[in-house]
Amino acid sequence: MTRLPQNPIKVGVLGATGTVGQRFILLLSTHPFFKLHVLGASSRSAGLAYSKAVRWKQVSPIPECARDLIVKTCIAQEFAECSIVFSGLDADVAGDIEAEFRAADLAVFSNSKNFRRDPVVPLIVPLVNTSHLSIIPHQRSLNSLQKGFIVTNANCSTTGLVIPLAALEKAFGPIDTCLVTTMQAISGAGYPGVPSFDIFDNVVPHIGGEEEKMEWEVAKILGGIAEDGQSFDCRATSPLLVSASCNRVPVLEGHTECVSVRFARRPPPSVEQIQQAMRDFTCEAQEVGCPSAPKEVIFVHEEVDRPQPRLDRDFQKGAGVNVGRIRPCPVLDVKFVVLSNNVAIGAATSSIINAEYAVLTGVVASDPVA
Ligand SMILES: NC(=O)C1=CN([C@@H]2O[C@H](COP(=O)(O)OP(=O)(O)OC[C@H]3O[C@@H](n4cnc5c(N)ncnc54)[C@H](OP(=O)(O)O)[C@@H]3O)[C@@H](O)[C@H]2O)C=CC1
Ligand SMILES: N[C@@H](CC(=O)OP(=O)(O)O)C(=O)O
Repeated sequence: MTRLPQNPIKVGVLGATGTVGQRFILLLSTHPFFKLHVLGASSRSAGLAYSKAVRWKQVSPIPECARDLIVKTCIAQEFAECSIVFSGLDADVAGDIEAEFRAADLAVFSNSKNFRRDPVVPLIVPLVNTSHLSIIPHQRSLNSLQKGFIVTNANCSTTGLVIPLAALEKAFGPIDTCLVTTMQAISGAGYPGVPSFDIFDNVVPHIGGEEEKMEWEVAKILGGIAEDGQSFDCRATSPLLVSASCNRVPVLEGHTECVSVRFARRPPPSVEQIQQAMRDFTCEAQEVGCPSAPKEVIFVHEEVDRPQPRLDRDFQKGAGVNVGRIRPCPVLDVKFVVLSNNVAIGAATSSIINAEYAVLTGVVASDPVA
């Protein structure tokens, strides 16, 4: 277990008024060592007190530490005192703004898709591949930076998928084929998101760009880093084919995914071995003592009708994933159901654990100034 920083570390949030931004505010308001310092959003919100700018949609009230902060425009100068900047920006603007922040030598942890394919930007699901942070010195050197970088977290559906896949590969070796069908909550589309007329009493069998993202992100996350530490192998020598079908369903929070996989090794593991491997799975974020990491990465349900979004999405504050219905697949080897909280481990919680890990392993220096 690493020693926690003794002094608060000042952090900023870009897109602080949005669905993901509001989750950042809640989580950071009680964080043991991150301290909310600057909030940024669009020119519509800038200049207003946070409580006036935001359309607050959370069950808990706006935390006191954020209520009266004046929202800033998203320019790097406003965030110069922050050691870490979290981004929940609309993807239409995230690319330019995050690039400007990195160029100003700021450490950016982003939820947006813009930099996920960048060859020197790690795409990190904190319960799976925190080791990919080792590429940061190379990213800094390419951009002539001392402290700055961009780290992204994955698409929320990819996040729920790769955690059980990582547990299975750790125990039983490579998976070569994966079929996944998602049932995604409406909060995944931000606010106001999908019109009620479209989603009430309905299922929408299309989420723009989602299937493509799931199909390629898995390989970057579950792949390794080249020996020289300067690129990601994206499973070049051990391909993992993913076929995704994504659907929007009338659920507020929590993405459910039906997954079938085939292992490269024969014979495949039994259902009992798979249950045990999922229960036993641990990750480096737990080992280094990240305060927001879940106690259990994967909770395995035995009831035939679990997991369910309404019942299981808040387990461990949404930081772990729920798996159930593990059973043989007559086409591939095994199939199961995953439920992950799209706005927690699928978004803000992931960014925060990534940043905790970066601090605890020295990638981001702890700020000695309180
Ligand atoms: N919702 C989810 O489950 C997940 C979302 N993501 C990603 O996270 C990001 C945020 O998503 P979400 O919170 O749902 O989106 P929202 O639409 O709810 O929020 C978007 C935020 O971006 C700000 N913004 C919009 N335009 C500008 C601009 N020109 N300059 C500065 N800020 C701007 C908004 O500020 P204002 O209020 O002032 O308009 C708001 O704070 C997206 O990239 C999304 O794809 C990733 C994983 C899961
Ligand atoms: N598209 C996801 C959420 C999201 O914003 O994904 P991404 O971060 O990959 O753009 C959903 O609708 O549930």
